[in-house]
Amino acid sequence: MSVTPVPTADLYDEHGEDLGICAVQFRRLGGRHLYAGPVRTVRCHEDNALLRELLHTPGEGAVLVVDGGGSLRTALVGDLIAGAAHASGWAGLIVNGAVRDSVALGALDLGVQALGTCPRKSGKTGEGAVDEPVTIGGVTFRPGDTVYVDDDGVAVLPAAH
Ligand SMILES: O=C([O-])CC(=O)C(=O)O
Repeated sequence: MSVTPVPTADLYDEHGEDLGICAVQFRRLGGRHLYAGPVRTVRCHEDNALLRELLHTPGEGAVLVVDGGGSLRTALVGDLIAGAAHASGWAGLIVNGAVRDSVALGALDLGVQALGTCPRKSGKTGEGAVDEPVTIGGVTFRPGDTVYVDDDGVAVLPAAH
């Protein structure tokens, strides 16, 4: 399902408090300033095997919300994984954690929001969970919701809306 991106401020003016606003001040590290898509999720801690596998499957315009527990100790995404996400048709990645290869990420036509950067790579054991609800910055992201991202923030429109 492809979703037309809308600026988050316009979306708030339309939906008001039906719109979830993520309180985290993410950094924009990808080349896309405005993107939107259905929510998919991964929860993992300093380990990126699950999200690497998922981002090699067709994204169909989805946005992957990665709950890395806020760790800045390892990078969950680098240029190879981000390149695979772009090639597989994902609209973007929201990472509650760190990424690396930030210059390359900035040159990709892919949304990437993250807390920050770290040169250290992540573990590869595959621990974690896919497509379970994750709560970040006071907002719960559920598969089937729609997420809108721009330089003002990250906003979620619940599926039930
Ligand atoms: O392989 C990793 O752990 C992450 C990375 O550097 C990449 O995606 O290029």
